[in-house]
Amino acid sequence: ADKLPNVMILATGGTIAGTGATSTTTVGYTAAKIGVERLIEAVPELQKVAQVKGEQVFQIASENMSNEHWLKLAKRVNEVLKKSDVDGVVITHGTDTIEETAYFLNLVVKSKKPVVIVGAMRPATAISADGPINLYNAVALAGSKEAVGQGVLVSLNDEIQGARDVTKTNTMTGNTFRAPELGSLGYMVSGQAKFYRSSTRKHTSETEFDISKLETLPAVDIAYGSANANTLAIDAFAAAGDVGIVYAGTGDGSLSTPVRTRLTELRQKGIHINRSSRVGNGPTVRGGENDDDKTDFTVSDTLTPQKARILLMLALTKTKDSKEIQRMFYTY
Ligand SMILES: NC(=O)C[C@H](N)C(=O)O
Repeated sequence: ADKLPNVMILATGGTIAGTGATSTTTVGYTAAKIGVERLIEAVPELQKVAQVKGEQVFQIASENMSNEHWLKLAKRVNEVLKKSDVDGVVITHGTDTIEETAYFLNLVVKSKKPVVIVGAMRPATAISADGPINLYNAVALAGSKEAVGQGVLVSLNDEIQGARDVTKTNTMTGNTFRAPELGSLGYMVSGQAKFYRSSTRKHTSETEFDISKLETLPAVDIAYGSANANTLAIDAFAAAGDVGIVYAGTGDGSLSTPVRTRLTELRQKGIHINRSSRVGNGPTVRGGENDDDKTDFTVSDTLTPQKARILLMLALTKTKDSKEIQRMFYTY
């Protein structure tokens, strides 16, 4: 038989490591309680698909994920993947920000080796907990030849999703992770990875971003559009020293007149403005709902606001030129 692949599990917390009061507690539990060794022990079947090792990088609910956590995690992933005796990495993670960590790593990991992020919608103590099967699939995927060069992947619920396009679409159910309209990449079938498509956007070893020497990321926040939209949030961000603002506009990133006027002034003061959309599907089109050439804004293309924030932060580590930043939004 072929030698089993070596897969390193980096644990960060989340519901997959969560515990509830009773076996029927599926919401209202406590995330980030169980350590990586116990997660591995709970799934003896892992030994059949890989030689696994575990490391606890931190232990948090993913709503507490910060830019500093990302930098620490990304540096560790890059170190681990440099080792010749590691074939792939699995990251256990809370599901609330799993898509953001996945996209961040997709832009800054410098390796073609598989990186699979996995979580669970039910705590480890629940009947029909999804963590064990999700972990099994993730380890099998991270050890597979099929996952090499596919960028960072997210796997739950027997599915393989690409980091760029995946998003949480339901607050509670197990089939929450979707790449609406653009589609998932494939399925895990009895521990076998079946890919049907791959992301066409550049990722991992093909990106221009390098976080190896960074201790912080540029300050970028998201303001959310709605009827009656005012400038309170964007004024506060500007006053706090943000260097970029992502605006989750209505529709195709449309902006109320007061918001557009203030964002245009802030751009003239040097703050980078990225126009995204609260809709969650479809591109925010340059020149569509705003004269972006005139206001010197960038658009997020099909990135959701939470992913546009990540790309804008990384872009601002390289350049202050909006044309360059716009190119990056069409590249990654
Ligand atoms: N299902 C989960 O993992 C949710 C949890 N709040 C987290 O993101 O850590």
